[in-house]
Amino acid sequence: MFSKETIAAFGARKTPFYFYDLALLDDTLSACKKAADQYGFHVHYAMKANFNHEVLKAIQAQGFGADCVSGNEVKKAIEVGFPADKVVFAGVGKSDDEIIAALQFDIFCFNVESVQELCVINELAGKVGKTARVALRINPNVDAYTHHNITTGLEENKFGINQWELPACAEYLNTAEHLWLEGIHFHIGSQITNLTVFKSLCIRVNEIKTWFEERGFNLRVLNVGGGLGVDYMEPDQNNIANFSGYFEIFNQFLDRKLGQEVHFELGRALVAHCGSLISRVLYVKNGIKKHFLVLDAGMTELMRPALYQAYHKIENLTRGDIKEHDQKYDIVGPICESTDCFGKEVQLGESFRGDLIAIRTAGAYGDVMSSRYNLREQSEPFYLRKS
Ligand SMILES: Cc1ncc(COP(=O)(O)O)c(C=O)c1O
Ligand SMILES: N[C@@H](CCCC[NH3+])C(=O)O
Repeated sequence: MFSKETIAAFGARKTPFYFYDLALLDDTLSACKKAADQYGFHVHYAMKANFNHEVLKAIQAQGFGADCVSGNEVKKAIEVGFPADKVVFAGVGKSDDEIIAALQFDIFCFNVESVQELCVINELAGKVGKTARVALRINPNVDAYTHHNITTGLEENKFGINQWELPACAEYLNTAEHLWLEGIHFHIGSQITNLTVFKSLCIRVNEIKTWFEERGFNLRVLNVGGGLGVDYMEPDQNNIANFSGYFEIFNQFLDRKLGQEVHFELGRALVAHCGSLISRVLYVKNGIKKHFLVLDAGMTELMRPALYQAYHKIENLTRGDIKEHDQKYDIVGPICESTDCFGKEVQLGESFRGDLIAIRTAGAYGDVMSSRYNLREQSEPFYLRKS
């Protein structure tokens, strides 16, 4: 929900642009921190969800760590002020240059996704005279019951080390001179709203952890990844994710020894609700059986609907909260693709050229996934701390 002042502040700004409500971001971060602190859990923010500078600064200021998936993300995290000992470097295909740069930064840990990668990191660490702290990302084969395209913890997915490869990893770790095993890591998918999925994850983590401990490995860290979902349907009623319910599951079902740390990598749940894509209606177009609102924003600014048929709530800010949504529109962008559509048959009050339109819950995997397709311009985001 946007106040009159916020809508007025959008005023004459050139659209489209991303708007970030930094007050809501702060509240979300505090809620997460409070819920995690209750159990002594550590949260690294998954930077891939949004690497906007102001957003990162707010997250760093509240003491979160950073979970990075490229050399540039590691570099950016350090520049923003995340302490190196709270930076994790994950990803299925780290290049040699990226690994060496992360070793030079002395980051906390590499989440390693294959036996082959373990060998490469060991070799490169030896070359630069360092010991690399590593966690093994293990594919637990647990179904996240989320959209097929954003499930990551099934054997058919490219992510993580399969369980049948663990003996080879253990054997290698026993001899590798430049590696230090910090722990084990899992991430089963994103936008998970059925929290019982995390109970299934805990059960699998407990089994795998026991397997390692029985072989004499001391796991200081259990990293269970991210994935907590948000309410895209009702962003105003539920504008802060269910952090307490989420952490409570891990507290209840994850076995941990005294001194063993539990790490999380939340992305979407921290930043989704604070961001909206603000756009204007360019044309109201009548098709044979339907009406189209053609916006000046398209899949180049927000790809999720085109990529995953993702739902985002759409509001006409100029016409306000019209009680009778008496018109149905297909809300589309200007890009030369039929999938460039933000919503079909969206019920909205009658809308006109020039109306301001908000596409809500776009703070995660929004701007970061934008593209220059059709040689589109990239716009500057807009921030408010009070909305
Ligand atoms: C390894 C890893 N960790 C953390 C995340 C963050 O996930 P989410 O934004 O769903 O919390 C992702 C993305 O799904 C990921 O691939
Ligand atoms: N980009 C996806 C999620 C993938 C998360 C990264 N593993 C989304 O928009 O929902």
